[in-house]
Amino acid sequence: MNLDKSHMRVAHECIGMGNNATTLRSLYYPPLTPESPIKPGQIRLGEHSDYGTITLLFQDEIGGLEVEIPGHGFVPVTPIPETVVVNIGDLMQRWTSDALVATKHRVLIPEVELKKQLHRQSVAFFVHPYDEFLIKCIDGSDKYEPVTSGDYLKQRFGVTY
Ligand SMILES: O=C(O)CCC(=O)C(=O)O
Ligand SMILES: [Fe+2]
Repeated sequence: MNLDKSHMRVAHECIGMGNNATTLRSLYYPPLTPESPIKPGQIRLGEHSDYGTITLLFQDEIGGLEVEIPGHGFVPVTPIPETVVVNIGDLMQRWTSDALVATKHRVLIPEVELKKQLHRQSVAFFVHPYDEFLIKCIDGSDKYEPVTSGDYLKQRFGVTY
């Protein structure tokens, strides 16, 4: 893929300086007791892909995170100490004309009763280009219309909320 590193760097150079949707989210999944009302098929976090370029995901040792491997369904992302999970986001998929595909993921409730009774903690760092940055297909194609990073996010939030 003809990926221009400096283009990527420029897109992300405003992280931490405003006009940028990059966010750090702390996710606390409460413990479940044997009395907790769990509906059939209930999970901790429903299937989705993230909106930005990439997401850095730090998880504890409880487990439950799964990613979809096309053709293989959802597979567990077993926690490995001091290892960060990197997910491709929807904007990156659009930017690369689908050469990189956004990672679908979800979080299940542990099957082991004892593990259910422990809380799960994760931290997600959602990386976005600065709001005015124009996302044009990097292969020069017109597969997707150019859109600024900020407008793309507004469209996505508009559909979700
Ligand atoms: O808690 C996790 O491991 C995943 C969190 C996540 O996918 C998200 O917040 O978008
Ligand atoms: Fe996510």
